[in-house]
Amino acid sequence: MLIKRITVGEIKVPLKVPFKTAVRTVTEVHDLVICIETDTGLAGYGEAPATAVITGDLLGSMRAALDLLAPRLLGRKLMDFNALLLLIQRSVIHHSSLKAALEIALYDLRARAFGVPLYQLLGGGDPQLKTDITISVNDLDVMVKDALRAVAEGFDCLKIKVGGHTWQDDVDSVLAIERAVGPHVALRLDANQGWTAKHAVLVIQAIEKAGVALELVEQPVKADDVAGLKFVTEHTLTPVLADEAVFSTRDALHILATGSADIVNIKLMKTGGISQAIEVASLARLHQRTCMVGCMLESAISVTAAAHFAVAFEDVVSYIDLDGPQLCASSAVDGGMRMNGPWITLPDAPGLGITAVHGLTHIKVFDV
Ligand SMILES: C[C@H](N)C(=O)N[C@@H](CCC(=O)O)C(=O)O
Ligand SMILES: [Mg+2]
Repeated sequence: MLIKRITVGEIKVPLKVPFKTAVRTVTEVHDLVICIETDTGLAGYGEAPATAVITGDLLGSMRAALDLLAPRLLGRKLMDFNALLLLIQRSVIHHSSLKAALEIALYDLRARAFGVPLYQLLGGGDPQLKTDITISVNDLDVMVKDALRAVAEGFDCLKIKVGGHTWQDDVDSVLAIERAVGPHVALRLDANQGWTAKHAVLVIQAIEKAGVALELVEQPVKADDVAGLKFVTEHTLTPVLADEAVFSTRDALHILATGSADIVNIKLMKTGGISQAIEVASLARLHQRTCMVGCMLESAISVTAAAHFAVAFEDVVSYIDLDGPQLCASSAVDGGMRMNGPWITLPDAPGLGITAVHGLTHIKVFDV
């Protein structure tokens, strides 16, 4: 079975409300979509967001890197799978989101070739997951309204974006949301690098002293401030989750071995795909820690892949943040993960279970 054609295009999907974090505001998903086809008529899909401020990936830079990679993949045997993964990982440094999209398409194809859903190819598991939902950083009354709407839709875990205002505003927003939704809704905070280590400790301790038990706090400090991350982990009771601080297995090893965070957020767009995500999950298992499986602002192709991964590694994945498609006002995809409030169910179809992607623009085809 040979790789015969690689098609790249772009999708745009509007969001229900603007997505606002400490580092960016966006109103739509605008992602690269890759389709890899074999000479036997199989097609596998992948997706990559241009999260420049986190991964450094832009639509143009990913397309330029694909110009290099696609010709090297064409004509190769799909079943030389590990060699293909190495080729993707080693042909270019960085470009983690493009690598993820290519790997996802190849894993999709491999599972389709074996006639099984991807999570079964990866080891099996229960194909149902429960995700949190993101509450963007905004004025307090907007955040409370968004939180109440999410709870009314069935979500019992909120990921509240902080770090974009003063530390006192952050404390006030979190306490107001907790008062509004009640103690049975789990609260996660994500500062997206928006605090210094000392500010993070100040905010988290103020919330702890107010009697609000946070489930976790994600990436309180700058991505490269590992000493700051460790300071926060050591000076608060709330579990600390490393997100932007952990892309590669090397990053994960350092964070886990030094106890700089309690939990690691695995995103396919940071690891460069499924093969390295497996390595990070294995490292976490080795260090007797757990992981979150998260997403960037992505639509249903790559989030479906992340859900398949999370299902297969459920022993080490305790937290799910796969709300990308939930934040979208519509879908460009047929098949793939089904969503019902916080519940994600994976189809019993081969591969990712995606049958079509609509509205592709800027299409380019690489052929043998
Ligand atoms: C969408 C998800 N819940 C999330 O918050 N992901 C990122 C930010 C993604 C982005 O800016 O595209 C995170 O920091 O966890
Ligand atoms: Mg995060």
